[in-house]
Amino acid sequence: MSDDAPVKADLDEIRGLLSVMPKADEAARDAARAREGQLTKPPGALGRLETLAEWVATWQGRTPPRIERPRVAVFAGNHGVAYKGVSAYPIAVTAQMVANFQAGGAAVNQLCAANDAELRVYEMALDHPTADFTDGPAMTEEECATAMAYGMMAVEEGIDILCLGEMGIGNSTSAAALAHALFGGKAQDWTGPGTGVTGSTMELKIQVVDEAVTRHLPEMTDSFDALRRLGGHELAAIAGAILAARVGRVPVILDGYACTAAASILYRADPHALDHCIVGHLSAEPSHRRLCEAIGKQPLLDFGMRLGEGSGAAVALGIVKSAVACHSGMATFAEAGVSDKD
Ligand SMILES: Cc1cc2ncn([C@H]3O[C@H](COP(=O)(O)O)[C@@H](O)[C@H]3O)c2cc1C
Ligand SMILES: O=C(O)c1cccnc1
Repeated sequence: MSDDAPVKADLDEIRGLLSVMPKADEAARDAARAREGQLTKPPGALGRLETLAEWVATWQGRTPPRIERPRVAVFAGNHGVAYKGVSAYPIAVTAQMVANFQAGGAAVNQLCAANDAELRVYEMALDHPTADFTDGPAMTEEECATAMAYGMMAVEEGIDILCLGEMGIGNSTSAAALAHALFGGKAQDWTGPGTGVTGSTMELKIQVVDEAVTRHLPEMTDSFDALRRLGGHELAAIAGAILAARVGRVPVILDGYACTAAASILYRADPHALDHCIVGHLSAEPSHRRLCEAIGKQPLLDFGMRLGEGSGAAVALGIVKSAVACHSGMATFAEAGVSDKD
């Protein structure tokens, strides 16, 4: 999103997409299930790989499913709340990491290369951080809608699975505030170390989350309004990308805490809005477990990662590709001339 972004979007129009979301393709799911039963292995022997392949078929709406053009989309934005000193790193790191992504030096670059995925980095007006949400809403309605619409552009024709990630110093505070506003509890239930804050900085972070939610909750109209008040450009873009992927029949792999918090605004608007998404990994950010439980998702991997930038989703992609390769490439008992039981 450049400073003079051409997209002018309306939040109500985006809310309206919830009512036109395609449902699960049951025919594709049934066909995948039937095929799974004919493949040269005892039934269920590939465990969760089988349900993953079925999930891809269901949301691509085709059997066998294919993963030929996976994309990892990383959205980068800056947060006014970061000036409160809630991150272990300075705000300049967001732009520096974008340069690192562009030069190929970040973790997510290596994970995309290792898993044959295309990496797209979307830089969102880094010189214009969102407003500090302890003073007022982080974004105007138009700004939030524009960021969501920008995120939708990551879903291009031909992309067959989308991994989502974010880069934004301070965004674990924004994620915590969103989760707290959406799911209640106490600020400390949702606030974690992020890049590694401890001691008095952690106390400050909890206080910031508490104050922000206390301030905004009475006026909050719905979860999209929560995103506008407490989110950030990159988190709004993630929510937009998830909606566009649903409309375009593209399954989505979510990343860690920040990414899941952005997705959760859609879950709060419609509990079926994330049916085409999996959570790629359980972040070591402690509140991620609670958040995944709140949206009814079991993360695929638990590798103790706590990086963000789409890294956990990119690792999970490798597993999902393995699932689809087995489902689509294996011979059936009949094709291979292998005797089925009885
Ligand atoms: C070098 C570096 C690379 C990163 N890649 C992702 N993040 C992650 O850390 C940030 C969130 O943590 P907090 O809220 O504590 O700032 C996000 O940018 C996230 O993607 C990074 C952070 C750093 C420092
Ligand atoms: O899980 C995440 O998304 C995360 C955790 C720590 C720092 N940044 C992101």
